Amino acid sequence: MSLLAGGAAKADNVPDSDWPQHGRTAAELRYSPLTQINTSNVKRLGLAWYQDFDTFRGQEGTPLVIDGVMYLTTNWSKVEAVRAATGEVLWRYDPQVPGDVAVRGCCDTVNRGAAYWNGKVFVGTFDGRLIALDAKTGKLVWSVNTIPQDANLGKIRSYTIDGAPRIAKGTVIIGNGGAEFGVRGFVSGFDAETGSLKWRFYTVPAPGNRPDGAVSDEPLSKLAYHTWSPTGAWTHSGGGGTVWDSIVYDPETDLVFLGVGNGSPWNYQVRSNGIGNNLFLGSIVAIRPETGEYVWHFQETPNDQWDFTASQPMMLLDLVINGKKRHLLAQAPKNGFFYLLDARTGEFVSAIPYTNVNWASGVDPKTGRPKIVPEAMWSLTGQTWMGIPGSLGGHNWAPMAYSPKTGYVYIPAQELPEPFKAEKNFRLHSMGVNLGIDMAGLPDDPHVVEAVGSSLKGWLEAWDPATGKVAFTVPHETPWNGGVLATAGDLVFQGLATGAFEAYDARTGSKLYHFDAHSGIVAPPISYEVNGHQYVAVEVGWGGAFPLMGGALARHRNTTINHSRLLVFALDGHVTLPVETHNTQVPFRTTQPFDAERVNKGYDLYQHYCLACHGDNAVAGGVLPDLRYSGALEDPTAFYNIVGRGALGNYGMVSFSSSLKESEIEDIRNFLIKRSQGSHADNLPTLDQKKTSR
Ligand SMILES: O=C(O)c1cc(C(=O)O)c2c(n1)C(=O)C(=O)c1cc(C(=O)O)[nH]c1-2
Ligand SMILES: [Ca+2]
Repeated sequence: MSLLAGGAAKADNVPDSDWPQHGRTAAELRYSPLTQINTSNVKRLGLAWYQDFDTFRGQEGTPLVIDGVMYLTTNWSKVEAVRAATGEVLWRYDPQVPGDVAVRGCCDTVNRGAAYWNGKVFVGTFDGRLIALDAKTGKLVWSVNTIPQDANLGKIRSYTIDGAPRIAKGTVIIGNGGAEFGVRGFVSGFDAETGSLKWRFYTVPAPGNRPDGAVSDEPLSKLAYHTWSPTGAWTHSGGGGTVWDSIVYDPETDLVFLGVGNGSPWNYQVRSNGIGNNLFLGSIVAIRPETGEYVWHFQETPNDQWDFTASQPMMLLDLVINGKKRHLLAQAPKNGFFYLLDARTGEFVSAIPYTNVNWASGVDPKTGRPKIVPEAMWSLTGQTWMGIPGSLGGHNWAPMAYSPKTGYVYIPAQELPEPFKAEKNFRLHSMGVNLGIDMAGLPDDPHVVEAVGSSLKGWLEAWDPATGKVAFTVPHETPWNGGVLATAGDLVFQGLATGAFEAYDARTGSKLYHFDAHSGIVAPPISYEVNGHQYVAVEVGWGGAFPLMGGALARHRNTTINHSRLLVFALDGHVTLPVETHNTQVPFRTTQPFDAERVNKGYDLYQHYCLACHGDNAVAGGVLPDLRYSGALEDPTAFYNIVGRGALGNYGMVSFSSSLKESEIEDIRNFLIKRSQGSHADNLPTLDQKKTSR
């Protein structure tokens, strides 16, 4: 047993060999105390075993390892248990998520992992269930629908779950996603043994300040309701505030911290008539694990209109600040500031930019409230605002790690500036994204794509939280890289968007190991030990928000093909991956005629309804099919059967007939034919269709 820095770890008693919780210990430091693999021998690292997954979509899971057994989750919320030393499969569980729910999510049907407690494995499914499986057999113990049918959840209810549940004192805690579409965020606590609901905490008020009969009624009424305009579009859309990823339980303070997301729609003028802080959007909220009772909150981003979620991973750190020992909650949210809060009270300690930030000139040193520059309030000014960070954040969900040996937090940081401009005559749609933002994308001009693509950055940042300074950075070729693992071998591991899996010296950042994993990596590695051997494991599979929406930018300097796999490394491992053939979707170019008059209308409709999955301006980012090469472009009926009648619903491509007229679908086909016949990015590899089950 090791007692880690990070107060909560002291109560954990986690064996050094295991990775039993999402961030290994309750403090979520993502630090392994194992030292067998270290700076002097990491060059001997090699593949011990690997497993091919059955879907070739984004893989974001953190595997758990308990007593030599690994529990992992993959896309479509599938779960399996394998022997961690050999990869022998013990059981598999497919929750049979209906394909047609894929359209409810912004960022692919990913899953970030399971929770383990008392012989059970808990997983949230993309269609909103929370399931408990017997860890030995993989048999279903209980299953609940976490989305209450009768609750006041807005009119759109585009709920999904892709985050990992957390366990606190026998309570399983889970939130949901959907704020890009239209939901009202909430978090629920279920009894781990029975699945019965213990409490529910809504993160934003109900219209008219109506009580829900939930534990959040009082704080919402007293603290939150008056921070919203009573007549904004939130009263229809649900307001947002989803807790779609980070939830941390701190045994030392007996508090659960919720990372609350962005507003729905994004446009603050539309959402709340440009009025109020809109609590608890962009906030960390502390509640009691057994009752859900409110204890404190801290709002990082008031007036949200940038998708600046506080949903990014949090960790607990014990640091000496100004000569005083403090028990702190640390977070590097999308908005670009690294926050330290007193974990017990929520008192603001510091917020220092860990990346370039132009939306705020700093924060009030007493309250931590950002000093938002007037031009950044794009939904009020009516002008375009080039925001840094953009909506993908200076850091997104890919977890950071902390080494108590170096004292650094290792942040998978990035810079993706984004133009924000209000959509004219915005109205809420029942399907597709509801942002209230102009969806015009990049022109099909190679010079523009090159210029913008080159301006996007990704790097690993060693951040000293005690001083608020960058110790060193490791520059990467592109943004949207994987989560981070730190080890007592003084190593930091990270998978990259470009398909590399690397290890760096935790003190200097110098690269000590490189492995060609063939496909982009976004998931975080873990480390564990079985029979005296230390292993490092990581899920491979390019995916998430940027590859789905990013279009040509997501393929800029990154043309890997998605071979989704689990890779497990050990010293002197000598297994090799199959030879990468670069076989890919053939850029089939239709010779069908198109009507130039329909193309512009088709472009606008595409950008609104199709971009979120198939990529800006009909260039796929390497996960879902590139529609320029779709055989269905050959024939209006074939195309309509898919888009209007839902022929591919089981694969996630549902019918859009409730939102798009037949003639509009034909406009989109005309636009795609034009794109098929001439776009500079033709030659980019895309989906390997042969391998995709769904
Ligand atoms: O507002 C939401 O409800 C919500 C949900 C999710 C999600 O569930 O994955 C993401 C986001 N927002 C988001 O803003 C974001 O950048 C994001 C990236 C990813 C991903 O898996 O790559 N999910 C999400
Ligand atoms: Ca969001």
